[in-house]
Amino acid sequence: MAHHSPNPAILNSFANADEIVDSLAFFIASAQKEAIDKKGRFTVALSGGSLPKMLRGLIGNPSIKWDKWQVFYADERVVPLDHPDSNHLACTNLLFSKVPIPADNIHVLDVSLLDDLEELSDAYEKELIREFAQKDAARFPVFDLILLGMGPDGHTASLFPGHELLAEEDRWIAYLEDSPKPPPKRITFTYPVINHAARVVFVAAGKEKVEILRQVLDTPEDGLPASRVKPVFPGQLYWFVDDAAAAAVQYPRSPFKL
Ligand SMILES: O=C(O)[C@H](O)[C@@H](O)[C@H](O)[C@H](O)COP(=O)(O)O
Repeated sequence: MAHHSPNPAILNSFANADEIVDSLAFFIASAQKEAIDKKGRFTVALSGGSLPKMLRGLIGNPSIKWDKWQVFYADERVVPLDHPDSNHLACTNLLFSKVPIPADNIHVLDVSLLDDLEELSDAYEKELIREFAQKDAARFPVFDLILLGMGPDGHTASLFPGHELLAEEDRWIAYLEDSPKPPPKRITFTYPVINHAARVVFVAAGKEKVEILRQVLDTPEDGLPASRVKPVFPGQLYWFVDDAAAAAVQYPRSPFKL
C-alpha cells in the first residue's frame, strides 16, 4: 500500500472574528452535509476557550440538521456540568441552549464518576466506542470534525507542552491531574483520536496569538502540542485565524476563499 504523508494544513486568514464566524459556519455546514449524505450522522468534537462563541454562525442556520449531530468534548474539565469551568456549560450557554439539538446527542462526562479520574475517562472512552466501534470497525474513531482552540503556550485540548500525554499512542481518552492551567483535573482526547479525524479545525484570533501561531505553523519541529496535530491521510487540518493572529506567519495562506 502506498504511504501517504499528511496533507499540508490549509491556512485561512480573515479580516476579523466576524468573518471567521461566517466562514466557519459555512465550512461546518458543508462538512455536515457530506457526512450526513454518506452515513446519516455527523460526529463532532468541541472544546472550550473562545471556541463556543465562534460557533454563533450556526445559531438559526437552516442548513444545520441538529438531530443528526453527535457531539463530544475534545477535552473537558473534571467539574460538575453546571460549574463555571465546564466546557459543556460554555457550549450550552453559547450554542446548545439556542438550537434544537436533542440532549441525548451531546455526550457529557458521567458526573457520578468525578472523584475517580480513571473510571471517568474510561467511561468517556466507552461512550466513544459505543458511537464509533461497531459502525466503523477501526482502531481509532474517525470524527467528521474536531474543533480546537490553541492556548498562548501552544497547548490544544488538554495536551500541554512537555506533558507525558503527548506520547500517548493507545488510549482514546486520557486524564491528567496536573494541568498547568487551572482547573488541574481534566480529561482529553489523545493524539491518535485527534489525528484520525476527517477534518480538524483550529480557530485562533487576536494579536495575543501572533507569536505562538508563528511558532506552531513556521517551526513545527519545535513540537508544540498544536504542531503535533497532523491528521493521517486523507484527514485534513484547517486553521481559521484572523489577520491579527497571522501577522507574523510565513506559512502560505490558502489561495481559495471559502
Ligand atoms: O485549557 C484551557 O483551560 C483553556 O480554556 C484553553 O483550552 C483555551 O481553549 C485556549 O487557551 C484557547 O483559548 P482562546 O481560544 O480563548 O484563546
